[in-house]
Amino acid sequence: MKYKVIKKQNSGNSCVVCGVNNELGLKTSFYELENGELVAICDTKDWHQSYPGRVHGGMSAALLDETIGRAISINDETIWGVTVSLDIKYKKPVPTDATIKIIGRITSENRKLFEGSGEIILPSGEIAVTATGKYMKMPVEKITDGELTSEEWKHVEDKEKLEYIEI
Ligand SMILES: CCCCCCCCCCCCCCCC(=O)SCCNC(=O)CCNC(=O)[C@H](O)C(C)(C)COP(=O)(O)OP(=O)(O)OC[C@H]1O[C@@H](n2cnc3c(N)ncnc32)[C@H](O)[C@@H]1OP(=O)(O)O
Repeated sequence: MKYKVIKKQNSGNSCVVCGVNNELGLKTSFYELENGELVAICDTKDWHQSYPGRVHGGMSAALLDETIGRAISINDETIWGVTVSLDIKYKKPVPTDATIKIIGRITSENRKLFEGSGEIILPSGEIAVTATGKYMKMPVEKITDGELTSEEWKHVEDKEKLEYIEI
């Protein structure tokens, strides 16, 4: 199904998942959709592998962790979270040199904590990895030990603006 993109989220500078200047990172982009979910798009590379041709499970976990953790800011971009627990199920291998999508959503929330779930979707449309995670809400200054600079957290325009994403 095709979903309208409401907003592209900001990117980090050095983050292993979203850092635009982390040459070995996953350089993932995040889009808020009309259905209230967050979708991430990532081009996997051979330096993300465990076994040849297969993305390292830790990379898949990091992608799901960040996608679920970012989904909380769809409704309020001042809320940030740190991961308290993450449960991952690896159902199919994720290939290197492929464009994959990662979906994240919030399933419950209170004053201190939020929980969410997500999936990694292969180019074939199959679900390869699923996750549920729990996060504690924290002010960003407390997480980073300082101010959020425009270098560390910024909007990066796509070469071609994505209007819709097919999931
Ligand atoms: C800036 C630019 C960046 C660019 C970059 C991009 C980033 C874009 C965003 C990405 C989105 C995030 C995605 C990645 C996020 C990580 O990767 S974060 C890194 C991994 N996680 C961490 O480092 C967390 C490490 N753990 C901790 O710091 C501490 O254990 C915690 C989680 C803060 C908890 O601290 P604590 O001292 O245990 O807290 P404590 O005061 O005891 O508990 C507070 C309350 O929470 C409850 N609680 C504590 N633990 C739990 C639990 N496991 N379950 C239920 N309740 C609990 C307690 O019962 C307590 O409740 P009350 O009794 O007060 O009612």
